[in-house]
Amino acid sequence: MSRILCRTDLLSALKSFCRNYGAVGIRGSPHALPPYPRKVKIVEVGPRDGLQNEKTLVPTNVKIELINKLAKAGHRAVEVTSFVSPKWVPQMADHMEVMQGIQRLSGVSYPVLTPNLKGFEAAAGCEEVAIFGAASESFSQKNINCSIMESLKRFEAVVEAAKARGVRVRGYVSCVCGCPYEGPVDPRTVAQVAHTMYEMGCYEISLGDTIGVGTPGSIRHMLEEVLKVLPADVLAIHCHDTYGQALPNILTALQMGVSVVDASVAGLGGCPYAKGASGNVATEDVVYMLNGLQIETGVDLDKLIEAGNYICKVLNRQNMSKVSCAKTKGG
Ligand SMILES: CC(C)(COP(=O)([O-])OP(=O)([O-])OC[C@H]1O[C@@H](n2cnc3c(N)ncnc32)[C@H](O)[C@@H]1OP(=O)([O-])[O-])[C@@H](O)C(=O)NCCC(=O)NCCSC(=O)C[C@@](C)(O)CC(=O)[O-]
Repeated sequence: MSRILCRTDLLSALKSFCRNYGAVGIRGSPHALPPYPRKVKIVEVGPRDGLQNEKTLVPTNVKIELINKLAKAGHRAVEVTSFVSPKWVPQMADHMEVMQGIQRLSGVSYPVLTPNLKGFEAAAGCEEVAIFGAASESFSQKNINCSIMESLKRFEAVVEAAKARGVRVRGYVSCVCGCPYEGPVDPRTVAQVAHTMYEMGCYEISLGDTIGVGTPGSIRHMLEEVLKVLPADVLAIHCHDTYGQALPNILTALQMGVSVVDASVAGLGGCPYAKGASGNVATEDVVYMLNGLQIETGVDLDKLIEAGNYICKVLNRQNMSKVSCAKTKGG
């Protein structure tokens, strides 16, 4: 015979469920309980990772407007552009004009990608740069035209020059779960490359699931290996949403102590040298999830949605953020 649960039974069962699974308290407890961090820094990569793959050239003034809107939405880090070869990535050829045109808000960093010394010299005046390597030989060759070993030598020169000028360097490792040319990637290689870049002098290492093949299982496995050589507080997670796994993958990383998340407004993006890679996780969806966990980001969701709708309208592109679509339709 079925037992009818009274309201008190139900409430206490729910409370015990939440306690066991580290969920937020039922009646608006002030903070998310462990294992989640209380604050997460979002690195907004929309203007660079988001736009680099757009086929038609986005006008410079649109890029500048987007970056300004994103900074005004409360982001503390907005990746602006890359100083790479315009033959390889024509969309980023206006890097200097973009850097010079943006309104710099205090407390916001505006990193740019610099794959080599030539890029670093061209990025003179930037306070933060990012070098980008990979855990897959084939991807390294296709993306930056050299082996992993050669790329690390080039990065060393960039980091040395950056140190001499007091410029902060962030490091990316691509293909942490899989490579478009080689398939699954050994987490030990990810750990090795990440460790080398950190030892070189990068203050943070962003682990990129470039083609979005990761699952909470493979992300956990990969992070377990990386955490053997680096602490969680120097790591960031960078997820693409090809298989719809980005949010659970980010949640897994947060549970493992990572508190920096890369995301792209409106889910724009993809790497031109990673076939099949869809957009990055949408920043709006990450912020909505973190708000639900009562994790602080400092980002205003409404302003962020406005920025995403702005760029999608200009590009005549579908907004890939589910949250933005739901809210815009009055959800
Ligand atoms: C790395 C290079 C430049 C090597 O390219 P290369 O052809 O091997 O370089 P090179 O040194 O032999 O030089 C060849 C030409 O490029 C020029 N050059 C050389 N360096 C630069 C520079 N910095 N800026 C501008 N021009 C440059 C150089 O001056 C020369 O010009 P030319 O004499 O032929 O006229 C090239 O392969 C390249 O630009 N690749 C672009 C890669 C890229 O931007 N990929 C997308 C970003 S990575 C990504 O999206 C993944 C990430 C970060 O988001 C994380 C994730 O999701 O996993």
